[in-house]
This record gives sequence, C-alpha cells and structure tokens, in this order.
Amino acid sequence: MLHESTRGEAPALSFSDALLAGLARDGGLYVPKSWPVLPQSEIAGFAGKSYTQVAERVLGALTDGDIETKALGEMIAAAYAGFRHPAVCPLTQLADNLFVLELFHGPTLAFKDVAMQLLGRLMDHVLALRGERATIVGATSGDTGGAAIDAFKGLARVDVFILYPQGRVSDVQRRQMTTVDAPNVHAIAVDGTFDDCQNLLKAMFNHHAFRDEIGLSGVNSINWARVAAQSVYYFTSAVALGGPARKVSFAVPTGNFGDVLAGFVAKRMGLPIERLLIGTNSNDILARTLASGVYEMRGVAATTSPSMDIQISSNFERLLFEAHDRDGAAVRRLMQSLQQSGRFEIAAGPLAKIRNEFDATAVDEAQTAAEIDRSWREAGYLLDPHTAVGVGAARRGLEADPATPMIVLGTAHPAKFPVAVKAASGVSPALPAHLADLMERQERFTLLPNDLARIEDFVRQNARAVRGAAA
Ligand SMILES: Cc1ncc(COP(=O)(O)O)c(C=O)c1O
Ligand SMILES: N[C@@H](CCOP(=O)(O)O)C(=O)O
Repeated sequence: MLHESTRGEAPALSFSDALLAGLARDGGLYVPKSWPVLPQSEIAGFAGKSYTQVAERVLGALTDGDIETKALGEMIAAAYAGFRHPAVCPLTQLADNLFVLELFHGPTLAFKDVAMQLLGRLMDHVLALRGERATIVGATSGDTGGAAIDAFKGLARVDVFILYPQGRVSDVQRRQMTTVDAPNVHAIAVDGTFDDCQNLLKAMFNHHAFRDEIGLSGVNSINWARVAAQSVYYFTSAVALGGPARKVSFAVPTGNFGDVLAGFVAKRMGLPIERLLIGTNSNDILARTLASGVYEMRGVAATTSPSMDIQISSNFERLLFEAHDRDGAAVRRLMQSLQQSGRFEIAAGPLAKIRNEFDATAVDEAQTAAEIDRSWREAGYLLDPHTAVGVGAARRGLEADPATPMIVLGTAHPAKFPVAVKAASGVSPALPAHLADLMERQERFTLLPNDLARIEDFVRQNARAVRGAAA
C-alpha cells in the first residue's frame, strides 16, 4: 500500500519510507492511499484477545506486508512488555456510561508511549535492514519529548534532538527529557512556545538540503506511523464495551489532533464509532473552528494542561484532506492562507462532513479543576488535567446522548502534573517507583533562541547520522 501527501505534490511512499520521511517533501502529511477495512466478524473476534494480538491485526492491515509479519509481531510484543498494566491500555468506569481508557501505563506515563515504544523499534528495524542512520528532531509541548527520548535512547543508528518550550512544560515532563544520560539524546529548551518549536521543526523538514544532509526523521504525530499505532486502542476499548455490535463514542483531549485522528482512522477501518468529541483547553482553536468554519490563530495561553497549549494543530490537515475528497491542491491553498494570514475558511461542504463525525468543546481552567475535584470526590479517581478536559467534554456529550457509552482517552498519569492536581483535589499523586528519584537526577539541556539557523547548526554539530552511511 502506498501513502500520499495531503498536499498532493510529494512522491507516494511505502509504509517504511513514510516512517523514515516523517513530513512529506511538499510540507504535507502522509496518509494511506486507501483505508483497509476489517470485516465486522473480525472486529467482533477481538473480544477476549490481548492488546498485542489486536495490534498485530490492526497494524498488519495498515502496514500491508511492508513490515514482515513475524518481525512486526515481535516488535509489538517487545514494545508493550514493559507496560505496568497487563491489559496495556485498561478501561476504568467513572460513572454511568462514562469510561476512562488509561493510556499512561508506559515508561513516561503518557499516551505517547503506546506509539513511541513501537516506533523506536520500527525505525531501528527499518534502518538496520537498510544499513542507514537517521537524525530525529522532535517538537514537544511536554509529553512527546520524554516518550521519544525513552524510546530512542542508546540506539546506535539514531540521534534524537527534542525542542521544548522553555518554562512551559511541567517539572516532571522537563526532567523526563533532561535527565536521560545517553550520548544520542539532546534536549533543547527553546525560548518560545510549542508552536514555535513545531514551526522550527517543519522549517527543518522543508529545508531540503539540511534534511538530506542529516537524514532527518520525525516522531511527532506528523509521522503517519504514530497515528497508525494509536488507532489500536480504539479497537480494544470499543470491543471491551460490546463493539462492534454496540456503538461507542470517544472524547479525546486534543492539541495536535493526532490522537483523535487515530479514532477517525479506526472508524474508517470499520470500527462503529458514534461520535468523536474533541476536547480542547482554553486554547480553543478547534472548538471555534468547528463552530464557525474559520480556523483562526490567536495567542497561546499557558494552562494547567500544557501539552495542549497549541494553536497549530498539525493533524487537522489530514482531516481536511479527507473532507476535501483528497484534493491536495485545496489543502495547499488552506495551508498557504494559514501561513500568510494566520487563518483559513473551510467551505460549507467539507465543514458539514467534519461536523457529521466530530463535535468539539472547550473546557476552561475552572472547569478542568472542577472535573479533577469531582472525579476524585465521586469516584475516588484522580484525573490528570488533560484527561480532565476530556472528561469535561465527555459529560457534555453524554447530556446530548446518554445512551451511548462514552470513552475518554486518559492521556497522562496525574503524577506528571502534581501541582495542578493537588490544587484541584487536595491530593498529591505519587510518581511510580521507576521515577521516584526523578527530582534528584542531574539535568542536561541546551538553551537556544527561537532561531532556525542556530538550531540547525546545533543539530549539525551534534548529529552523527548521515542518511546512506552504514550504521
Ligand atoms: C497528556 C496529553 N493529552 C493530550 C494531548 C493532545 O494529543 P494530540 O496532540 O494528539 O491531540 C497531548 C499532546 O499531544 C498530551 O501530552
Ligand atoms: N502534546 C504534544 C505535542 C506534540 O504532539 P505530537 O503528538 O504531534 O507529537 C506533546 O506532548 O509534545
């Protein structure tokens, strides 16, 4: 199966090539040329199967033989062997028809681990087969960075550079990036916001000479493999609640739109999903867009759910591509408008298609804190602030449709955000044992200005990788 760019001007690539490419050379994002559809009988058969068995089938369909089946199965098994829960991504019930899908049992306590632990192995596997090396540059608002560093630390074929916004991530998130002492890992604090970091990253991808010189790869959710791996837990959780015979809805705390897009992918693959609810914090660009049809950037505000403090929601481009019937030229025009004027308007037809499947709602700081407090008092369950945004959105969704089970994606462990959680609930969540001494570990990072040339120089000087050189 080939993958095409949302901007229609880059060459179509296999899964492995799209995995290494990250962003397409025309600035677009890769998606499969068509969606593989799983028969309903096969989805029903996922009941009682382990997470890894379902992952083998879902990712087998999405990789379509490009990764050898036995190797894929071994990588999936290894990726999830270290998760702290035997179900990998268990479901917990909060209230009537309200469930939290816990995605934070991996090494860095965030949903990013679910895809990243597999991505590290997939990239290493493909690079080894090709005798190549890569330089990964990632942008993070807090969680992707730590998960990428954990997944890629110590790998001989890869150097990892993570750009994070200085002073805008939680202490736990920062330390998960800055305390890993591996020669191939570089944490870079950027004097700017997450959107600045993501813009720098995209500029590096669009600087083709630099991209080729260092063998640039990306592990943000602009990389199709990230979204593919995240689609698996939609299947396991829906089936656990009676799918595919019974439809479920999902509420997803959203920033870069990767996680909720994975739900859209699962739906395209045949999973019956009633509604996909986008929950934003007070950086509500997606909620405004669905309400008005106008995607319009405003300044980003710092919130207690910092990983969602985003204005440029990269994966929304993949949804726009679908909503415009895969017309790359139309998407190109929208993205040019965004770059030139900070806004674009979605025409009535594509907007109706988006609204047909998605709802969006913003949950402000007071409501987020109230959700943390309420869930603790009523269910004895401690939410992290991002998951609390999802629960806030879910409760509104349940008011409209109380009969359909609602699954909230639990995207982070509360101990990643102890200050906000304690302020809201009075409870101090403890870090799991493997991170108990995180606050005492030595930090290593480089502070750089929001300046493309300076950051490219730093990467160039510290990257050992040249695409095509034998590892
Ligand atoms: C804890 C947490 N929740 C939610 C999100 C939003 O996910 P996405 O960017 O895929 O929309 C992020 C960041 O990606 C996150 O780290
Ligand atoms: N919230 C993210 C931002 C980057 O998202 P990604 O899913 O595109 O990697 C983070 O925590 O870094």
